[in-house]
Amino acid sequence: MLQIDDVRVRIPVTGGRWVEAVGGVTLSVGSGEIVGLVGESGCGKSTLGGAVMGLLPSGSQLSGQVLLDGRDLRGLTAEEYRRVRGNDIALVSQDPSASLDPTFAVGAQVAEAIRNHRDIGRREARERAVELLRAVGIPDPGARYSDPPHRFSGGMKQRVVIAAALANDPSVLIADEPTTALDVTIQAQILHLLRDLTVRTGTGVLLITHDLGVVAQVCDRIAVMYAGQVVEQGTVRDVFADPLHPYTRALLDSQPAAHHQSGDLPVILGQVPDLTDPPAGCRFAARCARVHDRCTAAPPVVETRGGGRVACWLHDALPPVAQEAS
Ligand SMILES: Nc1ncnc2c1ncn2[C@@H]1O[C@H](COP(=O)(O)OP(=O)(O)OP(=O)(O)O)[C@@H](O)[C@H]1O
Repeated sequence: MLQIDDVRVRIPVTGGRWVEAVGGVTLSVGSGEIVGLVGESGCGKSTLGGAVMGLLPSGSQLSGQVLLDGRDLRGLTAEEYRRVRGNDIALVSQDPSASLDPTFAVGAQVAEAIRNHRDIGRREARERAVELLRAVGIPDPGARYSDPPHRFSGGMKQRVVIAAALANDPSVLIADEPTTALDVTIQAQILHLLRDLTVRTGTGVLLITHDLGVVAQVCDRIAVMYAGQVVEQGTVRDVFADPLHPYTRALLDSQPAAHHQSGDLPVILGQVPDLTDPPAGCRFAARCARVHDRCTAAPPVVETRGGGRVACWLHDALPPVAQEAS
């Protein structure tokens, strides 16, 4: 459904330099599947989401392929992309208030999302919007249809945003930290709603998060990003049970839940490298507890159990999957 193939994104910065925010990522999201994209701040998660949505900073360079239902999105004009967005792919971001127009009734905003892409009358759009608001758990949606966003709590606003995003049955939803701004009990409700809706509609979700607990709760597969590259991907069950990349292991070890008894929370020492001048070889080498001589060369990408992949010299005896960097 969504196939990201060796995607690289370079963003211009001052002094004629470039940030290589995404450095050759290969990843797919299937129908009804939720893929968690995790990694520390600055690893390129949101930029990858922007590459799929056609929303990169101006002047950015994109290479590789972004295929949606077999169609390459890279060559689309701005107008063609506008039609794809909200119809074939949709975005739910962190702050629902920023996604909603504060002056418009919430129901009208969902109805507008439908009418932007479908030639249907106002009444039919209203009926469908009410149905969608009900499906995302807005109580008494007919009566709440005309309320402006400020009459809704943060969690309820995010439900409205999800209703608008799913209005046209998109193939893929990019959910960028969709629950980060919400309090913990509401977070779980929104995640379960996403899980429910995607199973029912077949929409695939790329769920961007820095919270491995969120991934454990709702994702089918996980892709771990470090310094612009996916270093490991596989089913949530396989990767959590036996993380193969030292960075994945360090991320899992640094989660509070792994240490709630001892109260001793290790951190990953050091920082994500400067992506205006990414290091040659393995990008994690400078912080890796298991670094050795070979890590000065780019690690091979090898196949792991259950169709997963890992890019690390520790596993070079496994069969190679491709030449690309992720
Ligand atoms: N508009 C921009 N101009 C310059 N550099 C940018 C821009 N957007 C992103 N970058 C750089 O690209 C790299 C990846 O950033 P990105 O926001 O995609 O990471 P992220 O993993 O989503 O981080 P976070 O979890 O903090 O959102 C970082 O080095 C960032 O500084």
